[in-house]
Amino acid sequence: LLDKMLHKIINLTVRDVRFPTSLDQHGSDAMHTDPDYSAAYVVLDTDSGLTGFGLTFTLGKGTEIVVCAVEALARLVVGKCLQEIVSDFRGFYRLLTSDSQMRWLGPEKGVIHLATAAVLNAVWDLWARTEGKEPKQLVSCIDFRYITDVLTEEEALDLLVKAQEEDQMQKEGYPAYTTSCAWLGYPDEQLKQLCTDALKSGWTRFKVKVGADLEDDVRRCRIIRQMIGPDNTLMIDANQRWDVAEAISWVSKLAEFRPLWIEEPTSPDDILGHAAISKALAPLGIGVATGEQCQNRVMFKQFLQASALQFVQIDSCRLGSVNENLAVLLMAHKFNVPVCPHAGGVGLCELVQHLILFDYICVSADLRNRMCEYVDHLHEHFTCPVVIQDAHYMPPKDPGYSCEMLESTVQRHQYPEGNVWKNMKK
Ligand SMILES: C[C@H](O)[C@@H](O)[C@@H](O)[C@H](O)C(=O)O
Ligand SMILES: [Mg+2]
Repeated sequence: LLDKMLHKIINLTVRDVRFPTSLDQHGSDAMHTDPDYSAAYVVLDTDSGLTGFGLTFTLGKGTEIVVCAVEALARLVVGKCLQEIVSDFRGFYRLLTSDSQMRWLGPEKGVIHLATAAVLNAVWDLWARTEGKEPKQLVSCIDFRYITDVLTEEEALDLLVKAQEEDQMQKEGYPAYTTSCAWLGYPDEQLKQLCTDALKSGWTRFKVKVGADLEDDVRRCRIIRQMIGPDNTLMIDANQRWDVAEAISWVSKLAEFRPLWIEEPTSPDDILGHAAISKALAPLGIGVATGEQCQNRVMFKQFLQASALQFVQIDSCRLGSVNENLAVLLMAHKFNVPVCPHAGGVGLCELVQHLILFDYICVSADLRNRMCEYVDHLHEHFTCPVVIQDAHYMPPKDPGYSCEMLESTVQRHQYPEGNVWKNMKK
């Protein structure tokens, strides 16, 4: 086994892969009106022939900057053996996040952190392709720096038990909700059609984009609530559109549609603002959800300490890969706040399904108020796409972190030379 684990990383390639989703308004919200779902796509080659695949999710033009950042990190990875990395994964995480010249760009936030996620996701993929891991080993991957005031390594080990048998997940899967019916740029007719289809396929939880125009929001929420009936679940997502007071008054006007949560009501950095919104909306039975642009575990720590969110939305590509997401899962558990991961984008469902299954099996053992986002775009481009059955994520069967793309897809979608882009004025 040790031999197998040596796998020296001899090459890192990163490619700018973009999908023209904005043409059909897929993924559109109150702030991102023309999103082209994209990825900085990383491949790690080893001398043993084993390959690791990782990515981070971005939008369109932003991808080229992330690609540069990944290239800058490559020298810290190439030449290392997998064994060397995972035997001190905490140290390797720090090497990437604390490089004395590059940390000035973050630290642990923004483009450099997205790039870190892409690289580490590929390392996790490589590792997952070689063997199973023990919970204890996983805790040794977490960098506890800056969070020991709420969570120590010893405590983490206590929390991390094998809480649940995997059988239930194998049979029923992990509950999901869909965001695909109600992107902001979809006309009402499309929204109705997609909602009808989703109901037929067994979906019971729906997220609607809001925040650009109150009248539109009222109309769209009314349509959806009428279609899904009183017992199904509705969530709304403003993607950071409002100031604090505006968020409270706007959402109060949508309260009649009984949303479970308002997501990203204001700046993702405004912890006290989210606390104020949480407090104001609690009497209406509406929680606050955020996390897809929460920069790191330290911010999540403070969100939790300040009771500023009622749903933790981890993101497989915004945080520093599995290492940092584990820290957040454990802190959320300690504060008794449910985790409902952000997914969608391109590859995010494929990645985050692993984290939420882990959360259920090893940390929370609880499904109340918990569900994982699902978005029905671009799965066909992956070699092991997610499997959804009756609105549940079915556990992935293939070894690895599930974000290997078809090579033909990468070639066609590579920006700017791929066929998809060559003839498009963008
Ligand atoms: C630009 C993207 O589609 C976002 O709108 C999306 O991630 C969204 O916030 C979500 O919660 O799925
Ligand atoms: Mg969102």
